[in-house]
Amino acid sequence: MASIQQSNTLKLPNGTPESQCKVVTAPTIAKSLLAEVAKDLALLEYKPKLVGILANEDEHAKTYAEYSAKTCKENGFDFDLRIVSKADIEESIFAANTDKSVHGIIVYYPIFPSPRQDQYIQQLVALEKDVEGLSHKYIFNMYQNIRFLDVPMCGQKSILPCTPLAVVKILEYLQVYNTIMPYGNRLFGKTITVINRSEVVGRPLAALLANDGAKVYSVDLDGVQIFTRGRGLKKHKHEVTVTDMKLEDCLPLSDVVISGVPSKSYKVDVSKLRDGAICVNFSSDKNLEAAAVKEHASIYVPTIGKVTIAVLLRNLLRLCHNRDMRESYKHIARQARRSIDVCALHGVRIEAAESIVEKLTTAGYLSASDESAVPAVAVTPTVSEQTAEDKEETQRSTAQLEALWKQLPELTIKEQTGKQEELDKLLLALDESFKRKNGTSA
Ligand SMILES: NC(=O)C1=CN([C@@H]2O[C@H](COP(=O)(O)OP(=O)(O)OC[C@H]3O[C@@H](n4cnc5c(N)ncnc54)[C@H](O)[C@@H]3O)[C@@H](O)[C@H]2O)C=CC1
Ligand SMILES: Nc1nc(=O)c2c([nH]1)NC[C@@H]1CN(c3ccc(C(=O)N[C@@H](CCC(=O)O)C(=O)O)cc3)C=[N+]21
Repeated sequence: MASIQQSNTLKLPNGTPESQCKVVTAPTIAKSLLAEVAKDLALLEYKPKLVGILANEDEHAKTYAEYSAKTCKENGFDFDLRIVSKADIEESIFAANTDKSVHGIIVYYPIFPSPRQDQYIQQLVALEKDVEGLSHKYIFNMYQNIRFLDVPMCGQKSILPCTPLAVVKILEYLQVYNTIMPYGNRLFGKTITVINRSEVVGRPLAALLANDGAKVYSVDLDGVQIFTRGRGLKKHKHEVTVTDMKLEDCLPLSDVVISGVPSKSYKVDVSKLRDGAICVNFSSDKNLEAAAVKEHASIYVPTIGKVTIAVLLRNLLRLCHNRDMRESYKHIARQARRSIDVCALHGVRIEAAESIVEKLTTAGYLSASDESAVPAVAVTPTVSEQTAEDKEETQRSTAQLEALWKQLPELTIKEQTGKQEELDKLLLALDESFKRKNGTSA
């Protein structure tokens, strides 16, 4: 039987093949992400500031630093580059950690010859300012598929590393993520090969994709591992199994092939690709030959750098959002504690406020030993009874307070903030009425 050569081309009338492959470039995808960033930035009441710390002469790091400076400024963010010596790196991080005007910190790597020493430096950046998500807590959350920092409040999102997240955003843009599926399972049914299993990009990327429901072939020099979400309802995080497969076994099975091999001579054997596959290269070297990949792929993304920087800004906004959430929740926590205490003085319990305090304590906004906001007052009334009028007012206020706390959990954080003045007024009225009842004066 004559072999029919299958390729992703149509013959034009003049006989030259026309590729059906669509090349989607990083700037196009970055643009759509930056438009979202601009929308979110407009909602902020301050200008976020990113501090870059450069303590090396690495050309890639320098380029990346210049590039992040440019993108920040073009998109309405403050950027402050601090060039320091290796000996001063720790001090420089501590200074940025405690500086209230700084919202995010990026330290450019590599700094020291030993990766272990760089990892030590990575853990010095404050969790609240770690824009690349390199802190252990963020890495733990990523691998464990924990998406929030403050369960059960779920107001602060965990931070994901920029390059793996950039690949996820690219696949979302290309609609590989199926938005009809529930969030967290939108890659269900997809098979994806990732060539590179470094701790910086390849392994976190494979885990992220598996946590979203994909079957991932993670390929490195030591072989192929399969990352999946695991079966059964309880398996919320990815599972890894070792196989004796080779890259060429994975390619024909894959809907998406993502390559990041840092070598000029390395090329993916595109003849093994499934027709219509989606191909992404994140290596600074071209792991896929453009002309050849277009013969088979439906979509080809040749670089991702611009998307990575857009994600950096997105992460910075997320840090700002998290900071604002912490402030709001802390305020709500203080008000809830005070409401409970003030009402207790009047012999009334507010269960809705108690349940919020419990949740906020679990989420880490309040420690169980936190002092009550209400100053200790003699609980036994010393003087006379309240007047009937006063009693009535007290009852009205406690009832209003109770109603307000019942409502609060259903409101958005903005709406909750809007209720805070009302809360303060009620609390003040009850304070006053208690003082009158006890004959103490302010
Ligand atoms: N555009 C962007 O946003 C970024 C791009 N990169 C680029 O991605 C590439 C990889 O970066 P890293 O993961 O940090 O490098 P790395 O050197 O830490 O890791 C490379 C990994 O690829 C593996 N590898 C080497 N040859 C292979 C082969 N033939 N088949 C399968 N695996 C092989 C290595 O064993 C290693 O695990 C670099 O070119 C880097 O410049 C990295 C970070 C950001
Ligand atoms: N803490 C830290 N995080 C990093 O992410 C980090 C780092 N340190 N140190 C240095 C490396 C290098 N790196 C690059 C990212 C994008 C391009 C990039 O945008 N490349 C262009 C191609 C180059 C060009 O257009 O000239 C692209 O992919 O479109 C390059 C290099 C991030 N790094």
